[in-house]
Amino acid sequence: MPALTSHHSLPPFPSDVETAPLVSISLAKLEAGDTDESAAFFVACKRLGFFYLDMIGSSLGETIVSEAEALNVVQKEFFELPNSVKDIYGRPHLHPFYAYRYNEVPSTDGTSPPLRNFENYNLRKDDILSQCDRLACHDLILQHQSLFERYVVHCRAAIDCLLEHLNTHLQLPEGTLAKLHRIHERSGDHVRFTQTPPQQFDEQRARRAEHTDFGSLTVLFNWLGGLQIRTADTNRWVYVRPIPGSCVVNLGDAMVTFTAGILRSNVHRVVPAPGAQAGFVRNSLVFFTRPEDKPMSDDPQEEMTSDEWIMKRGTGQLPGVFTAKGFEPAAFPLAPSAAYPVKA
Ligand SMILES: O=C(O)CCC(=O)C(=O)O
Ligand SMILES: [Fe+2]
Repeated sequence: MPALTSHHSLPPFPSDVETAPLVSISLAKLEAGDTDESAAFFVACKRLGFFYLDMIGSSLGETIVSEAEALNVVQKEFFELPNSVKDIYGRPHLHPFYAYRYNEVPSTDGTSPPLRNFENYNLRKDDILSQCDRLACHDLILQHQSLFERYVVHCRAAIDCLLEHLNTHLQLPEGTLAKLHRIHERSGDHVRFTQTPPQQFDEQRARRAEHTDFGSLTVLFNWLGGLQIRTADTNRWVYVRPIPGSCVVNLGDAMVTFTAGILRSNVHRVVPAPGAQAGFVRNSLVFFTRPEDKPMSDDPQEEMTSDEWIMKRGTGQLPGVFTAKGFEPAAFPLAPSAAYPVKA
């Protein structure tokens, strides 16, 4: 039987590094309304805010896994394009957030062009589903329109299942969370491609990468290690081991806000992959769900809409992390750069 994922084509995640205690939640069991699984899911959302979502045994889950594999091929092709071509779709001229961006460092020999040591590309759900005036994108993206569409719809179906379980545990009126996340309403949902070439661990860079996700729920596929979370009990950075057939799901700041701190949006970061994996280009594929753009209340005193919050957080204007205590601005100034503009 052919392997469902391509993890086997890369060196294994090392066995001698400390890993994060993520529980595994079965999508198939949640779909079937399994009460024990649902209870374990809710505990994970409160305690760590990160868990594996095991897709195997769910027809929706296995479809998402195979689409993620197909999109991983597309993203590698995208990042292979000449820099001058990728830059056409870059920040800030295409869009301040839904665009390609990179960070670069000087070449080691001092004469070659700078090295792009981090690249990502945010593709908006509303562009993919033709729900807005589409931002310009490369033909490669358009050639895979149907794959993107299916991926968005399927990720959203899995997320809707998770929101439904959360809604029940939080004892909210039926459909409360669903109504804040309707797929056909404008929102900051997006697919993110990411790529980093092999590189040395750098403490400053690792610190700058610390963040919480701004939105509601994030569905993450990665093929190499490098994702780390800082656990509340030990305060140590520990790796999240990629598990073939599972994605990593984490809760974002919006879920903490909606629940006044009952749920957890855990701080995390990406550093070079550990062990033998360090020598390989690292990609990840992220689907971010965010509350709809519309103001959540009619109160003119309400500080920000979801869209405004995302734009500020996503473009470096509000550096910091979000914990149960609320939003904590960054304790150290972030060095501005072309790729991480920090606006006044
Ligand atoms: O690349 C990863 O594994 C995680 C990426 C991430 O945390 C993000 O893009 O917000
Ligand atoms: Fe993240």
